[in-house]
Amino acid sequence: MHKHHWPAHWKEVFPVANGDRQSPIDIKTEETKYDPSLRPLNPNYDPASAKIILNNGHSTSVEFDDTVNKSVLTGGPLSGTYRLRQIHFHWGSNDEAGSEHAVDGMKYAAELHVVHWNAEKYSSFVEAARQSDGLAVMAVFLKIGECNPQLKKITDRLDTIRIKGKRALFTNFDPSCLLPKSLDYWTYFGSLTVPPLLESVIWIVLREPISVCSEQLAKFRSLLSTAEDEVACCLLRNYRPPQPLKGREVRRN
Ligand SMILES: CCc1cc2c(cc1OS(N)(=O)=O)CC[C@@H]1[C@@H]2CC[C@]2(C)[C@@H](O)CC[C@@H]12
Ligand SMILES: [Zn+2]
Repeated sequence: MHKHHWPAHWKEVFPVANGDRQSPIDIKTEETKYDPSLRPLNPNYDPASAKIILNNGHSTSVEFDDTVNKSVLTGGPLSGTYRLRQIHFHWGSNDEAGSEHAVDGMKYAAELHVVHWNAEKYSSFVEAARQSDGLAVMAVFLKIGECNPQLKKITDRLDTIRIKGKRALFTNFDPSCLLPKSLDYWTYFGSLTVPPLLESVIWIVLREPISVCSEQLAKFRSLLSTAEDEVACCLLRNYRPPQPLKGREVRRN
């Protein structure tokens, strides 16, 4: 990881890193507030929306066709329809840490982000990313345990996109298969956890984790953060540490 990539240095380059709605956070479950107005989450995805899997040097993502309202998230804390754009993962150099959000100080081995944008109010993902209610990211914790057969569909393809910038066709995939049985959640207003750290994300953190085994996580760590012409460097960790809550409320359904 180059020096300027380290989270500690981001504050110099991106002043918003010191903002009052930064992510991730450590969720102190005793301080979360039950909100009866929160509705059930209603993810509705069409597997035909899946397009490609890619390595962008910071993570691996599956990108979806977001030109129409085919795969959307409604309900929960959201007003309106948020369109699925991509999913990606965060992990650490060992199984003890890797998630971005923490629960009562405890970190999981990894974290899945399911990214949606407010297509009702804004005309593009990039525009929505600059608006306070532009993005909605569902975070799912990955807990070390049984190998996850659904995740296998992704980890089996990682060896074809090892190098930064590589992409491959990835179709007929419904990300609902990566969601836990219960869609109970915590929600709070936050930001991107990667530069430019824009404060445009309504976070929806699922309370129940899904399982992942060490062998599957090892495949994420074997991805390279470097391109073809660079000295190979493994993408061993890509999580930002928890940020100050600054008086924000974390609600639960
Ligand atoms: C929410 C998922 C998401 C979106 C984006 C990033 C990172 C993201 O994951 S995360 N972990 O939720 O923060 C980093 C690059 C950002 C992008 C949002 C759109 C941009 C800001 C572009 O306009 C230029 C750089 C892009
Ligand atoms: Zn993320």
